[in-house]
Amino acid sequence: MTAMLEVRGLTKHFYMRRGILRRIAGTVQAANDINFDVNEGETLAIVGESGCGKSTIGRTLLGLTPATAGTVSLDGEQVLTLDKTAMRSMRRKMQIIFQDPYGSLNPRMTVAETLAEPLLLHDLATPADVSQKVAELLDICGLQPWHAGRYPHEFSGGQRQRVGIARALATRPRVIVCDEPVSALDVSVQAQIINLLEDLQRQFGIGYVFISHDLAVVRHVATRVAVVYLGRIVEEAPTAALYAQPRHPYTLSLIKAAPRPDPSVEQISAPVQGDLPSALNPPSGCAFHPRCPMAQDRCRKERPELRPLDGGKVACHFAEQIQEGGFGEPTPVPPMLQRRLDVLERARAQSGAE
Ligand SMILES: Nc1ncnc2c1ncn2[C@@H]1O[C@H](COP(=O)(O)OP(=O)(O)OP(=O)(O)O)[C@@H](O)[C@H]1O
Repeated sequence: MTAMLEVRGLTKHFYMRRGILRRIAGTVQAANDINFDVNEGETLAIVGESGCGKSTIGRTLLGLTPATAGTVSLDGEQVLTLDKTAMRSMRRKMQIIFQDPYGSLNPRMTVAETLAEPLLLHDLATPADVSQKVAELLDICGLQPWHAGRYPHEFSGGQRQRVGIARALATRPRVIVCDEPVSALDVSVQAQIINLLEDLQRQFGIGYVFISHDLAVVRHVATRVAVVYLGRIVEEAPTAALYAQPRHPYTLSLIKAAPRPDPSVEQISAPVQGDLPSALNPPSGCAFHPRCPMAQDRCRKERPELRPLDGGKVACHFAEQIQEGGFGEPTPVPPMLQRRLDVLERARAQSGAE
């Protein structure tokens, strides 16, 4: 069966050029051979440290950055090879929301103008009924009728994110790429926005590609999770399975490194050991081996392919041993992450009850 969104072999390399002749001096392998599906009403989360390639994957699959290789299909139609006119109409079905919608909202346009623009551009409203459609969008996204006349700077961060979501929703998208949509918000507002995104998904069957470095948020929103390291998916699994039994050492490290609920309190958990190597010059063999506590000789020489394992996929030579606990006790969700999960859970319940 064809999935709603199919991403196959998606690759994005940035070429660093030098000198008058603009010779290629290096290649940043920001995304390599990325494959995943998203079905109606599903959320695939893409997680990893800063600089691992999450945003590049999101932007490339939407055609906002030209792909080096690979294909993306939506409802069976190829996206990346469309001409400009067809791409504009396809863009209606694939939207993006950002961490700070401020950067993508025109500061000189009222919310009504911001929402009317895509409705009129894509013939989803006429001048006669556009105000009514704008009012419906505001209502669906938990904003008030009088917000229509306000400008972006007059809103709080959470309200501004609602405006960004309303604008994305205006074109009745099939898929929304959510690029760190709640990372800049405090936990109670995060909970409200997560609840809103879930409501919209239930109502309209939208598929989300949810980019985040926050494992507590991802645990709440995702159907499946793809863990990315230096531009490659190293593990993919249904959410509950990934947290209960990570099979890649990088996933294990990320879960252990999850920060505590209150960022004002000094962090006790250690970040993933060592620095992320440069995507300009990735390590040989398994790119994670210089930081991997379980690395063996083979890992330095041979890059592990992403292969199916028990309902998920993993790119580690020793995934089976890790799964069986051969490298120590299986890791339960650490207390710090569990506390953040609980805090978010409570905030969501409270927001839902309001
Ligand atoms: N336009 C560009 N030109 C050259 N290199 C780039 C460009 N955009 C991104 N990169 C590089 O590609 C790699 C992946 O970057 P990307 O922004 O996709 O990561 P990320 O996981 O989204 O990080 P963050 O969470 O900080 O946004 C990085 O090494 C980055 O420096």
